[in-house]
Amino acid sequence: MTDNALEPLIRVEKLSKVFGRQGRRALELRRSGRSKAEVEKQTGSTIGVFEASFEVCRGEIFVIIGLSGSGKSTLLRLINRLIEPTEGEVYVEGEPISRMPAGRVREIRRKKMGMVFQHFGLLPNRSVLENITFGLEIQGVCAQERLRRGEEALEMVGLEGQGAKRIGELSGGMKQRVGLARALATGQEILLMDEPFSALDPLIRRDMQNLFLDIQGEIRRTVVFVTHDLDEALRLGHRVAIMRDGEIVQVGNPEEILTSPADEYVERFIEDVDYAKVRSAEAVMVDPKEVAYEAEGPRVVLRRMKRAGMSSIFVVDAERRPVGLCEAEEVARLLESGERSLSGAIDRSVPSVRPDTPLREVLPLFVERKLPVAVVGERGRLEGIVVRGALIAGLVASMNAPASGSNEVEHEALS
Ligand SMILES: Nc1ncnc2c1ncn2[C@@H]1O[C@H](COP(=O)(O)OP(=O)(O)OP(=O)(O)O)[C@@H](O)[C@H]1O
Repeated sequence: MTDNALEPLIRVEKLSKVFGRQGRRALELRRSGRSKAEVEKQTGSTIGVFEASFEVCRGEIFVIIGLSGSGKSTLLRLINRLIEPTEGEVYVEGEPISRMPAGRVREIRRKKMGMVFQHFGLLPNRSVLENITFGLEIQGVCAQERLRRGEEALEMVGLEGQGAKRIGELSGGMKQRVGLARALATGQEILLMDEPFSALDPLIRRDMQNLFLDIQGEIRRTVVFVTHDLDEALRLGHRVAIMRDGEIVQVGNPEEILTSPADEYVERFIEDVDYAKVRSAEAVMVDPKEVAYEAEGPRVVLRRMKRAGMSSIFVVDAERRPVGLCEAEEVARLLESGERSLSGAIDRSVPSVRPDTPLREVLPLFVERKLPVAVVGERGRLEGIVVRGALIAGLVASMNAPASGSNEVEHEALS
């Protein structure tokens, strides 16, 4: 990993935005402990965002969630300076955006930081392909290259061969696909997405979320995603920031939000997650694609992992009882040093649970260690594993499922 990859791509520092004339005074009053409503009464100015600080890493999906009026859209627009801050700073790759000349900001918006809206802002008189390549046209990309990239993006969103259609001929879901394709074709590293799927009906919305996760798995853009829907936030977000009255009240990954809500407000936010409906580890466990046997050597194990595209593997004994977990890097290290036993690469601290362990107890195991959890059944044998993505998908399903609860759990690896 290079130093570059470790550096956050976006850094937001004590960012505040007040709408109205008395910006500074409003912020002072807020800092002295007045509520947003009191400040508004006294100054006639509205605090949109108050002292927001966070970082977004490369390849991350960072979700901002909150009720209507909590400041999500304002925060998003401060990031690409569609809105000027009252105080604070946004750094993009270390460069402070509020001190950039306007030309440089426009260039960044065009080339580095795209924005996707709820209605995608498609041009009704242009064809699908023309819409998709519109951003490239603005960037001055030549026609041949535009066509190539446009068709590639169409294929990614499952609309191959439909480039000649007019926007007016498309259904709502298809329009969203075109909007997504346009954002992808433009090749911007950062996508700012403002409630892109909110206008869709629930089934199409879920399809779009899945499509988005699939595509993101392949091309790894850095995404800041605004939603007011907890289900969507937990499904999509590597990390989630919860906003209230312009302030960020908690930032954490979905497990942290669900296991340690920062305050009563967040608790109320997540109370729809009904653990009882998904019941137990068994409901969300998946088959480990492959296992390694303790007695096997590093060469065999590494080859198996490479073939299956795995970065870690569960190690079991001859009776198929879990012994621990090996990382591919560790196994490779052993191999290089001429070790013939796998033993030195096994992390033996991996937790295991019984199939009937309630999910409420499984969830905290993910908070500190990001490793999968072994599910052991009869005589301690490995029956399955719980991976983070399946666990969160299971919990999200529990928010919408009828009480009888189906085990319909998507196993897409969010982790
Ligand atoms: N242009 C504006 N002028 C005055 N006040 C504004 C303006 N834009 C936003 N606000 C206020 O700033 C606060 C945050 O609004 P914002 O639109 O960012 O919230 P939001 O969480 O995105 O809401 P929604 O989910 O309804 O879009 C609200 O109190 C809003 O009324």
